[in-house]
Amino acid sequence: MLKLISSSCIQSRVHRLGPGLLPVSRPGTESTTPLMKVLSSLVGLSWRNVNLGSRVFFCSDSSDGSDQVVEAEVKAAESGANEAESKGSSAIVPTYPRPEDYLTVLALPLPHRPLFPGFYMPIFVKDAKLLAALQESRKRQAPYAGAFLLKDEPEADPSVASSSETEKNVYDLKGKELFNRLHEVGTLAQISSIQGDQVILIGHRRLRITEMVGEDPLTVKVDHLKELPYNKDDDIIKATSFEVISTLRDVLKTSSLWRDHVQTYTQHIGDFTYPRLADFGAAISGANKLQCQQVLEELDVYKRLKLTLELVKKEMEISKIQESIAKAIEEKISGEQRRYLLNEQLKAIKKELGLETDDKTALTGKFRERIEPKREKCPPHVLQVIDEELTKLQLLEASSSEFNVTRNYLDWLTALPWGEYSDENFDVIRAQKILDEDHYGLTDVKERILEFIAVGKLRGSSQGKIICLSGPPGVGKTSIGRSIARALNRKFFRFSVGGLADVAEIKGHRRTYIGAMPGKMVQCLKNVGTANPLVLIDEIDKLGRGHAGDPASALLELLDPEQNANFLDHYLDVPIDLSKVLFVCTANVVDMIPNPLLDRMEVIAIAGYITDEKMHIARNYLEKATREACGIKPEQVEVTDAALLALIENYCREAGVRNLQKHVEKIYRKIALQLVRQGVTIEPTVDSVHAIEPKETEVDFEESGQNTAGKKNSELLESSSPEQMSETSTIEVQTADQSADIEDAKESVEDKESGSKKTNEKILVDESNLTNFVGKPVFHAERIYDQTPTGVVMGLAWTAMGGSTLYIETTLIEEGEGKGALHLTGQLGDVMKESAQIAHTVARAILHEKELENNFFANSKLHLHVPAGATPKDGPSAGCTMITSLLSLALKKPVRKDLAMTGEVTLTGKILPIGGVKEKTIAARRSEVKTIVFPSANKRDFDELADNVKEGLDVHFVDDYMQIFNVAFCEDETQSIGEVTA
Ligand SMILES: Nc1ncnc2c1ncn2[C@@H]1O[C@H](COP(=O)(O)OP(=O)(O)OP(=O)(O)O)[C@@H](O)[C@H]1O
Repeated sequence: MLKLISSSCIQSRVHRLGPGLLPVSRPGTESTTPLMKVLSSLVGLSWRNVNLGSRVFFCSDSSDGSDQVVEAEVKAAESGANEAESKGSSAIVPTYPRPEDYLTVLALPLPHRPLFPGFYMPIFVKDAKLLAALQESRKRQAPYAGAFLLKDEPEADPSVASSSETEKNVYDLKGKELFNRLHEVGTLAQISSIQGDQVILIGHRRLRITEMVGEDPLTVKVDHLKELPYNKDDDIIKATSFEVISTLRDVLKTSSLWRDHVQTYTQHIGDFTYPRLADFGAAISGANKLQCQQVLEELDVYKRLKLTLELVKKEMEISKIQESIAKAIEEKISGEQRRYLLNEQLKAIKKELGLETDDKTALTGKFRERIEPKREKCPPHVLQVIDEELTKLQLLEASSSEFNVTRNYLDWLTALPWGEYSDENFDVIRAQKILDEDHYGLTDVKERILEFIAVGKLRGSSQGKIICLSGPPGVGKTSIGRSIARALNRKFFRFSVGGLADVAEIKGHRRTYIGAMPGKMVQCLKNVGTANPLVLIDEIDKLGRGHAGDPASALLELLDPEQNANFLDHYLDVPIDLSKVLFVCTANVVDMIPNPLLDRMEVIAIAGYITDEKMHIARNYLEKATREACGIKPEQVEVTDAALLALIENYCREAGVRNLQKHVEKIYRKIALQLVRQGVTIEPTVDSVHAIEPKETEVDFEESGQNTAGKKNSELLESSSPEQMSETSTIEVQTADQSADIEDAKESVEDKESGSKKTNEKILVDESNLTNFVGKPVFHAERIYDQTPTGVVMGLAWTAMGGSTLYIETTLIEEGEGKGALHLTGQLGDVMKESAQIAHTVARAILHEKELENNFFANSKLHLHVPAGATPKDGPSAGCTMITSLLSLALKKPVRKDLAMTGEVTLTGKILPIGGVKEKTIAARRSEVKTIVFPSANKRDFDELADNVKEGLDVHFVDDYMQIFNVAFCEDETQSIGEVTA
């Protein structure tokens, strides 16, 4: 078999085909025409254009299996194939490397792959001595050496590609060391050319090293190997070789990399010998060096073919994977390209139609349009940021994330109401009217708001303030906030901070975070569109602890008039002026508000409502609003005062009116259902009235008895044919008549409707039928005893839900000399336990004073309990009640009827002030208490209460416990010590 290549195209083949030469034709036996054709196909030129003046190597494989190589100067004329053919063939001067001439050869180490017979391989020889020896041998006309694959270093992983570093070490190997690292079987290689340290080898036949002869350069004795004899017609060998060829063909289909090789080979399949086919398959496969070496070492042709088949099959699999990877990537790229192309087209079309200018330009235009009217009022530092961001937007790629961040930022910046203020109302009378319209009572709050307006009027501008409304649930804190906004003509925004734990809710996230948002205040300003809204911060006492920063401190910055003129939101990053915002906070318990915050607030306490107030609110506000909401007319229903009173006293005993509101709504919902049910049976439906509208000629008016004419007319209209057109005028008249009839019918229906209402009895909600609307009374009486027994006294307590009454009960467990002790129950806190101990001591002292002989406390084991046992209680204000309870037991004398008391006691019996006077008074009234004992220090608080709260109460203000003793155990109820307020 012949191998051919021009030296000038060797370089290009190195890159295109990898190491190796292609056997193309058999010299002597075949014409050189196919040889030249193959040559031209190899170098990518037409046959005539092949540069025949260059050096061409013909590598032949003689029929006996030994390889021969000829080198010739081909001086083919360009005049034609035949001429070239004859010149080409005659120019070949064959030289044969006879085995006996090369029994000792220089050993060339091959680091990467073995060299297969018939293939070409360039190598680099770094060893100067070896290089000199190779040059010398070329000069001596014996340009042959042995090329042997290097074994891997013992520990090296063969699957890992060797780095250039290790390659360097390979070239450093010398003598024995190198000898030991060489594979035994290699190839007799012709040194085709030496350029610098690059040596080009052409493989000829297999060699086996037998022994080392010289060390530097390494020279070895070799045996020349031949394939074992085989039967060319053996079916198995044939079949295997065909399989190799067909696999190569398949590889050819999928992999363009080896297409040139394989195409050439398979076209000239007749030129193959089986061993060479096996070598070819192995040489072009991507198998690793050891697998290739295995093929090289195999002298049995069948086994070699089998090994090669394995390798090319693997190659096939790899090329399939390669194909699928290429396909997937191609699909992805083409999909993206398509989308991009379509998008561009869409943009172009939109632009053409004038629907939209370029995205960025449109956006910039939008933002500029938004900010332009505000430019005058907008602070300069904000304008500067906006302009900078707009410029930045133009430079950013529309698909980048930064673009979106900037766009959102600009959206917020331009949407805020910079310098936009709503016209404030400084009309005190109008404001008062609005406040009274919405809420009954709440004089303190209203007064404070009016003061605020008055100051604003005198100053000519309003100031930012923080008002805190505190009180039990449902007393109207939130709703009065809304009314204040209405009275001041400010926009209203409410946000609840109950459970708020993240500072970012108030101060916003930094823009760098994904999904970053500004804080609530900035959202509020964008929402309301003015820079002076009324912001209601609900449930400020329920502010969360905070897992990222302290929300209370963030609120402080937001609320403090000193700081909030330059409030800095993390997202917005430009200071905003919040000094014109009126903040109203609501809380149930002031004690729970963080102190620095509370310090800056003006607290207005709303204590809760007494029955009278609730009656008023229910009658004039809740009932009215609910009736309107349910679409019921005042004349359709009557809720009596007695019913409302029963509702308040037996169903809704809480401090606020939310529960009352729910009950009123419940009543009205039931009434609405009742009315609708009645309406369905007696009254014409509203739909039937609408159906009388003109055009709808087929309306059935039978019920009113007025529709006969209308119906006839409609029939006439419908049956009008061209022949009947003469009657048109009549029809018109009749149609006019009909509309008159319709009007009559409408009136009649309306009459009937009002008539039915007149006939319908007004729905009456009275005390007697209240249960039909709201069910059985649900109130849990705070009052357990009609007349408190011995050892039981009613105290007054304050809770977040308003005031309440509570009993202190004391009983005797056992009596006996020196057994005096006090056992406490009722979930009492430490302070209350201590005050029970104090009470015990004070009671003992008083008893001693009153009845010298009475050793009750010294000899009695007592049990003091405060119901309800499940509710935790604490505080010192039950001190005086405890003493009274203990004394009542000791003296075996019940306290006077309808008495309640509150006050802290010292060990000497002095009474100290307490809190929540209004709540406690209201609670006492709810429990029908007639006589109350308060500490003298609380007289001022009591005097400030509204008259209707104080009305009818017998109140005693005391400094010392003995005064209480006199009130509680006085025989004659008219005789009492202390001040009485009626
Ligand atoms: N003085 C009043 N006059 C008229 N309506 C009132 C009055 N007080 C409360 N209301 C009504 O009671 C309802 C409950 O009030 P609101 O929701 O404001 O209570 P709140 O004190 O804010 O309760 P919470 O502490 O639970 O938030 C509202 O519909 C409100 O209109």
